[in-house]
Amino acid sequence: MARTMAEKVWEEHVVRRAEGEPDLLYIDLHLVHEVTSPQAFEGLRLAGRSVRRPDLTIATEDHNVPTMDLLAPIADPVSRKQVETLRKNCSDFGVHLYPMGDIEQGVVHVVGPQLGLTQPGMTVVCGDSHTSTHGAFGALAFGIGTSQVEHVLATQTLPMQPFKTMAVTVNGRLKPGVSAKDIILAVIAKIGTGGGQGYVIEYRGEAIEALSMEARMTVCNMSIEAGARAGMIAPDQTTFDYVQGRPHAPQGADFDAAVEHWKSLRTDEGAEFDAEVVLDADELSPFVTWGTNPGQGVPLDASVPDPASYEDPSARAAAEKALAYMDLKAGTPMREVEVDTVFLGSCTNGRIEDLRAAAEIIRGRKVADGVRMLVVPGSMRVKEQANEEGLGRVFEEAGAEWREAGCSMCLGMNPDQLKPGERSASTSNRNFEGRQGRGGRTHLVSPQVAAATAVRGTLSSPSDLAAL
Ligand SMILES: CC(C)[C@H](C(=O)O)[C@@H](O)C(=O)O
Ligand code: SF4
Repeated sequence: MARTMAEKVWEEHVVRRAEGEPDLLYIDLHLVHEVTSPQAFEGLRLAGRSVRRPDLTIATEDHNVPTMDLLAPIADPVSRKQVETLRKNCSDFGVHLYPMGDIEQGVVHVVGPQLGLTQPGMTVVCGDSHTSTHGAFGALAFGIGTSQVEHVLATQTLPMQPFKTMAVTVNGRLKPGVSAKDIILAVIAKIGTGGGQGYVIEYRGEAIEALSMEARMTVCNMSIEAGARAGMIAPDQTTFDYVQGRPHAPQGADFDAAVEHWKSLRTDEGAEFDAEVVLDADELSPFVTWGTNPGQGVPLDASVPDPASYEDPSARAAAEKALAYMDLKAGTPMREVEVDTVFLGSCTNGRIEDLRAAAEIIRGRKVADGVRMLVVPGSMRVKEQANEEGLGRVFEEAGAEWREAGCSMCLGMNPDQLKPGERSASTSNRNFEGRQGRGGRTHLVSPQVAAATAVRGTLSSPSDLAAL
């Protein structure tokens, strides 16, 4: 029977199947960070267990790390404790850790792909919802909870509930200045933050195939914001070229053999999806959010929507509440919304291509008066590469702050936070109330829009800069 890619990868990993029970899957790669692992390691300790496959487990410090003055002790006691606990756990259980200051340290979902740990056809898990990022390689990648982290540490397997499949087909070609971030914001605005619930989404179509690996990661990263279990993209030459030569990628004949297998993972002709969504890339333009969930977005050319225009009473109530929190008036053109902070970074848009795209726009220009721009590379490796390419200097000369790697203002577990009432344009993936700091207001945008917004001080696209 014709099968989807997700079904194929799943089947290859079933180690136990029994009537009325979830399948037990083998896990190829387990990524670990300091926030969701402490109780899991403690559970092992209490049960006198070891980590079953330390060689398939990799840890990094990301959420709590400061992005400046790395040599100073972490000031916040909770953050410091989480980082210290991870260090002790990794040392006690023999798990390799990339600590602050290490060239491979960074946001867990940037580190895995960059090292070639993430490969097509794998099962990848992490105690983190944005594990969906790794699906960009044609891996089945799930965010898991802390008790599941413990299960995987102890057994390298995980019982998994069955899933449904959804195809999101993006036909056509993106216009210049429109990016992967705009695709995924448009998808979520279309299907809603619950639209993907229970599904593994496969993104396909001409516009998806044309995306670079890093852009594909941006798309898959936000699958979880549509409520999906995971997101995937079929591996192709773009994928193979990206993986080849990375430190953990198979080498020589092993690589060739792997590619042969990876090619077989594509969804079969005639395979049926439980749901299908179609979008036209030609019709997309830069997208921005106006509300407090990632589905509350509109094209930048549009205005803040009127809650009264929603027929569904709960959507109307949610819009009213969001506008009150965001301090926005219905009918205000999105382009007139002023920000005081721009955040370029996160596992959604903190990779080298994102920094290049933003630097190209900001080069030779200045961050607007009264605007603070934070540029936070997704990993120290990304920072190094950006410096080699002169991008760090471009940001600094424009007046932006060029920081060290970490999650940073994506969720403000470190000192990089919005103050109450402050408003940001942010390349991250969540605009929930208080996400970037208590009382802070977040507009999700692409790196291109972030850069143009930093220059103009109001939500802007690169085309708005031509006149400057
Ligand atoms: C802290 C962590 C559990 C959380 C997640 O699961 O996504 C964080 O990474 C986030 O983006 O909100
Ligand atoms: S960068 Fe943001 S979304 Fe990604 S793992 Fe860190 S906090 Fe979560």
